[in-house]
Amino acid sequence: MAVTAVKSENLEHAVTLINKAATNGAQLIILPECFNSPYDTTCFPKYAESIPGPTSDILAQTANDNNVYIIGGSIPEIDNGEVYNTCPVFSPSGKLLTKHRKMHLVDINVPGKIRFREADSLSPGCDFTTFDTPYCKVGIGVCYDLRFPELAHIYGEMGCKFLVYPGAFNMTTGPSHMEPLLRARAVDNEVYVALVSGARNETASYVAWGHSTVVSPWGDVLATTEHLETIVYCDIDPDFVDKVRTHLPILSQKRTDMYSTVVKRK
Ligand SMILES: NC(=O)CCC(=O)C(=O)O
Repeated sequence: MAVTAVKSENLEHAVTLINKAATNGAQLIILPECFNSPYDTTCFPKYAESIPGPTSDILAQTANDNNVYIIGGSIPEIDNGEVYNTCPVFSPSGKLLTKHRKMHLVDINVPGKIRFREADSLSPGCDFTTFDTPYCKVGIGVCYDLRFPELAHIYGEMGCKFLVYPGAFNMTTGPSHMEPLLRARAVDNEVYVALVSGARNETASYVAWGHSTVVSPWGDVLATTEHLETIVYCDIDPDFVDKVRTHLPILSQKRTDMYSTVVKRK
């Protein structure tokens, strides 16, 4: 999705795209990171709103109108004076099922290329976020969360078969890192993984890599795109997760007598 600086335009456009995807048969629809605001630390406090709030009300109504799950990308959320990068999730009846506040905030400095520090205006979330569908359990991260294998591993342990990351990789890291990270999380945990990015806008302060992609539990790229706006469609088969786990039972072969990934705070 191409995102502009005008929140109302972004919301209207998101609804149009969701309606189109639903008409074409999508049952679970994912928006990109920061779909109602530019991805810019100076914009986050200005665009921030509560959840529930105006943007989430529109997504709830759109989920209900189309009878689809919506993973609402992310929006700057304000709560108690703190601003979060938050992904709200809606059921087909328009209920706000859960929300994920980005747990790992971007703090990168590649000299001469990119310096970006979300903590300049955001606070990190401190919750694991999953929800159940009739198809499978789904785990949510937001973009930079993808870099941390522990989160994906914990979601796998919690029973998720599909991990979803609304995202916005950049022109420096995206070309080299995004697809390998998606494939690694998928193969490590034998789950489907999707990252949904905003379209590239060369005039934005942060230029997104784009390339929204879905990877299978076997590590294959099932669906992807370039950097312009489009809807990427993909069939997810939760039974295939079980098949891969039967053929390669690595999850039960971990040497948990020697190491483990421990949840310290829920
Ligand atoms: N929006 C983000 O979290 C950016 C992540 C990113 O570009 C990376 O390299 O990681």
